[in-house]
Amino acid sequence: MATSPYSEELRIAIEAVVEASKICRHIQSTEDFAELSKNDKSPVTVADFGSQAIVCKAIQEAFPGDPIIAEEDSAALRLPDQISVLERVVKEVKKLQPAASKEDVLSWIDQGVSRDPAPRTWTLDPIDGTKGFLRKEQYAIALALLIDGQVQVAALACPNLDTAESDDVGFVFSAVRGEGAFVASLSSPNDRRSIQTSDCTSAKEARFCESVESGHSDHSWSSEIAKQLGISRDSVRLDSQAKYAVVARGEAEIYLRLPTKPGYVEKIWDHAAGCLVIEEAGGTVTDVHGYPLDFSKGALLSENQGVIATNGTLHEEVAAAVKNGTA
Ligand SMILES: Nc1ncnc2c1ncn2[C@@H]1O[C@H](COP(=O)(O)O)[C@@H](OP(=O)(O)O)[C@H]1O
Ligand SMILES: [Mg+2]
Repeated sequence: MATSPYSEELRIAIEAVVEASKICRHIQSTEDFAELSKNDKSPVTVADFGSQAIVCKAIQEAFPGDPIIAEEDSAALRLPDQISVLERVVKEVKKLQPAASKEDVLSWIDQGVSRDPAPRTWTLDPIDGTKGFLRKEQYAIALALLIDGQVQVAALACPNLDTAESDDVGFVFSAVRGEGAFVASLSSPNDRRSIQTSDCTSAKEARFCESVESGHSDHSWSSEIAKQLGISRDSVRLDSQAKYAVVARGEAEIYLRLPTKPGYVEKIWDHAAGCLVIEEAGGTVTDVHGYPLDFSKGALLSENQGVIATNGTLHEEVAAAVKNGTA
């Protein structure tokens, strides 16, 4: 078998999100999040910064010169009145990187400030679903490599995700384009097994998932669509790209993300990793108009609106229902 051209990228990416999960899990267990509010009023915590520092350091060291489009930057941490938050971030990072100084941590975080499209670029959401993280529910650490605007490598850690199949909690999903999708327990990340989307062909039997936050996806629109498709069971609501993971491993068939307000533009770090994991597991991802997600425009999915992700076989039917459904 030919060796994967991205085996090193995959190895480093999985290792980085697994390491970042350790910080996130520890901070979540303390319940002391040192939460700040960003300009868009969304929350950010010590764990978001710590996770971004750890992942960006790993990528920068392994692939110097690769730009990273990540969600956070260090500006808030550099403010004199936030020194205690910075000290806490440094303390957490030092558990994994004992020699790290304040300046190291700030500069690792700022490795993620690229915003322009580049032929080869990484995208990172250090904590996707920060609101879920604060509720002690689902969140993800999502890392992907884009080559010429196409997602080629994905690593997606879901530290609070469980499964019907075992007592395990916490998984890392991964994929390289053309090579399938895999899952491993966070406790033994090298023990990867292949995953596939479900083979369900009857829309009315489908299980569908959506955001917990009604501000992120229109719940009344999705229930209209479910009705049209003949789905009687309630949606499963969970935060973060864990939704992509659940569809990828065949535990749900549909993930709908239906725009709540016309001006909102989705960010690439909220979708790149999950999108490749589903596609490589046999599923399909488009926006609400049926167009593929276009990751070639920098940080924003500026050509798309919302997301429809399915097991593949149901995609056309679901996309048609979304088109016909009323917003
Ligand atoms: N109006 C909106 N519509 C869609 N997504 C939004 C939104 N406002 C914020 N988001 C994004 O929704 C993400 C969480 O998605 P979900 O609802 O699936 O958990 C947030 O990621 P962060 O938590 O990383 O900030 C944020 O980027
Ligand atoms: Mg996010």
